Amino acid sequence: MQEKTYHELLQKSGGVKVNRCKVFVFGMAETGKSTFKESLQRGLVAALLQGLSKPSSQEEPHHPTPGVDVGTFHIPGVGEVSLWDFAGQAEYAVTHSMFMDAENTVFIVLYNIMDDSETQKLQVHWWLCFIKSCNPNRQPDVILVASHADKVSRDRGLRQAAHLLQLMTLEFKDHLRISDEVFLMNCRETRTPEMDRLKKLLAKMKMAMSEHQRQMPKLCAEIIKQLPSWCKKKCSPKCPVLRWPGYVEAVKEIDPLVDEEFLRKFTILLDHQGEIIFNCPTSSDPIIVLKPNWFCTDVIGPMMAPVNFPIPRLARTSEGYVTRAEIQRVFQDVADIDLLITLLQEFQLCHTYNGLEFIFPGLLTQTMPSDKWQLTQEPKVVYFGKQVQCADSTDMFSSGFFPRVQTRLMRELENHPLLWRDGAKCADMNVEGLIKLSPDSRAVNICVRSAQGDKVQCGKMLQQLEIIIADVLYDCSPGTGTVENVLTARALKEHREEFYSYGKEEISKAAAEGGTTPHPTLGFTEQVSDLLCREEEDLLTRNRPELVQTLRHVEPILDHLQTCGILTIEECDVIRANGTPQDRARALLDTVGTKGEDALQVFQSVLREVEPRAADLLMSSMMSTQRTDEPQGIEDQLTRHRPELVRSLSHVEPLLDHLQARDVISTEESDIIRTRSTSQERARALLDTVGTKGGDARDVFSAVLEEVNPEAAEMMLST
Ligand SMILES: Nc1nc2c(ncn2[C@@H]2O[C@H](COP(=O)(O)OP(=O)(O)OP(=O)(O)O)[C@@H](O)[C@H]2O)c(=O)[nH]1
Repeated sequence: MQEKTYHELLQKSGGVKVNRCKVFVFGMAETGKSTFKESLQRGLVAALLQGLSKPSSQEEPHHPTPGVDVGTFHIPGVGEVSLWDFAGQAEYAVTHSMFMDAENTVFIVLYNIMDDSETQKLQVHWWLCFIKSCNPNRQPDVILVASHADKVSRDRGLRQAAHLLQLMTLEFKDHLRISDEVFLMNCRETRTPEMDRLKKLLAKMKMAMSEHQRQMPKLCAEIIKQLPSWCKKKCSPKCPVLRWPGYVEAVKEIDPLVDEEFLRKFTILLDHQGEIIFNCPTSSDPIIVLKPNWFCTDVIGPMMAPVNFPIPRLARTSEGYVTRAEIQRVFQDVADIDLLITLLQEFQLCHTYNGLEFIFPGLLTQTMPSDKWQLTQEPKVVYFGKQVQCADSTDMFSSGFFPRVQTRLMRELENHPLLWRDGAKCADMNVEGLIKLSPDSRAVNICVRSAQGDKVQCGKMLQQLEIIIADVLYDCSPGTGTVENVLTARALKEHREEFYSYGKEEISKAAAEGGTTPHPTLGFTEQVSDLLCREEEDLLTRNRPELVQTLRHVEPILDHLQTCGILTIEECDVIRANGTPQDRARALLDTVGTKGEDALQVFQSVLREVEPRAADLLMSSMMSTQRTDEPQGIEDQLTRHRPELVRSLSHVEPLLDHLQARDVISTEESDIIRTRSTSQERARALLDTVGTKGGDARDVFSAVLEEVNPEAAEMMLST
């Protein structure tokens, strides 16, 4: 949340100090998470009694955790924490993604030291990638804990655990703050030196967090106090859920003058703290789940339960649907069915076309049969495709990503798509589209074809699918680094087993040097014009996720665009009617996107005035589009990487000194730059000034940057 908003909230309500953090416990099934969690909470007396009542060597029966078990506990030596125990079965990972983006959280990853070392490595690596995919720019605290210490020789176990820790720390050092302490423990025991050491570390991390933690507005503290009584008095007995009007009414009993806009912001804060779950659907009132554990265990537990799990689970028809009657059967004791169905749809976990049969993409098990996308003999057929690929070994698409893409396809495409666990097929007019996950789930391939050779319609569908993927990636896997490739049209046409691609770089280079590109492994050469169905990529799609995030307040932009005659009053109203800032931003971009080149220019200048960061993003899109046929100079690099440069040039002072000393900029120019009030504005002014200078001056700028801010220099020089 932006500082300014936070400040407003505090002023409005007064603040109280928060002394609580969240602890998430992850690990594959039966690694010992629930056992560990119990031992962690156990007080001295209970621990002594446990020691007396049964020897620690005695095996306990395994009770698998359904979904996520959430609760607030007092951990001796640590204090109050909100503890989240995430089920280890792969089926549940789809819904885990919903909660993994977490502030003020310590992530504990548990693994079993009895597993062979390759299994341990794969499991821990998978969880770390998952954590990273949901937590960009945060470097969350992570602790690795090896369980079943009592089953291995201590020396060997410690050596193994230390080795694994070293490997993971090296690989994830830029993304996660993995503690350098090795923990190898018998999770069933509380009074051990390892458990004491772990608690000390948790206490230290909690303390460090609380120092940085901002105060919580008083009204939030009051709402937390009231939650149990609201569950009893204000909700239906089976569903601790309130829709927005009921919630506002309840809060007005605490503060009759509460402003709804502020209340929304307070409620987002409560969601971040794990006190409630707050969902703002686009088409209806927000929903507030007052007891996260009800949703995480009672709902998600049966909903995603694997086969043979000892709880009721949703049976599916042979087509993979879940019927309304089946939902009724499984959930009748824990939820009101209508409300539950609304909730699941609003959380984008399922979709229905007729109100009777529901498709839960996260439950699909069948892979796409090969006969669903077959070779065609049509002489005019054209194929185009893009690929979004994980960039680094630490990247993965979070488990919720692909099912969410499928829900969006069902909601947004006019014709019903066909869905499988690893693919989706859609059709519109004379074009067919295919979205296919690679077998290792590290790439999404998007392919469109038209038997009639309709390049324009192919372009439209490809763009629509790309937008959905970019939006979902940003919403539920924002920490995943990706690269975009262009699929080879010829390999698509030949229906090869695998997808083959060119890097964007290769395509740009080929476009600049004659328009053909040889494929590095397939041995043929293709025309660039046969690979791209849109001559000029839509500028508004390129940096769309970032633009959506930046355009938080569309109101002033709408005013300007209306005044300039770009948007009508009706269009502005339709944009305003969207429920969340992101959806308003998306609607704005979509509408402006239909208005043509001149409107885009006006939009760019309006943004320059009211939302300079968004204007930077748009500008960098334009530059990267032009990149294909222009030689790359430093001016291009200054513009193309402008948003990143503006962000990393937070201290222009040393740069100004160097540039002045080398006569690149004058004292007056430096002074003008210094007068700008924010660090971003100073950075922008500096880039603008250097941009007006000749090539030599810009070379000096590049050299100076390398000296005083190597990170920014590297960014600028990267393509
Ligand atoms: N000997 C020994 N047994 C353990 C240890 N930790 C857990 N167990 C046993 O391993 C089994 C699985 O433990 P749980 O804590 O239920 O595992 P979990 O990770 O919560 O499993 P899910 O809920 O299915 O994801 C139980 O029988 C525990 O008693 C340990 O450190 N040593």
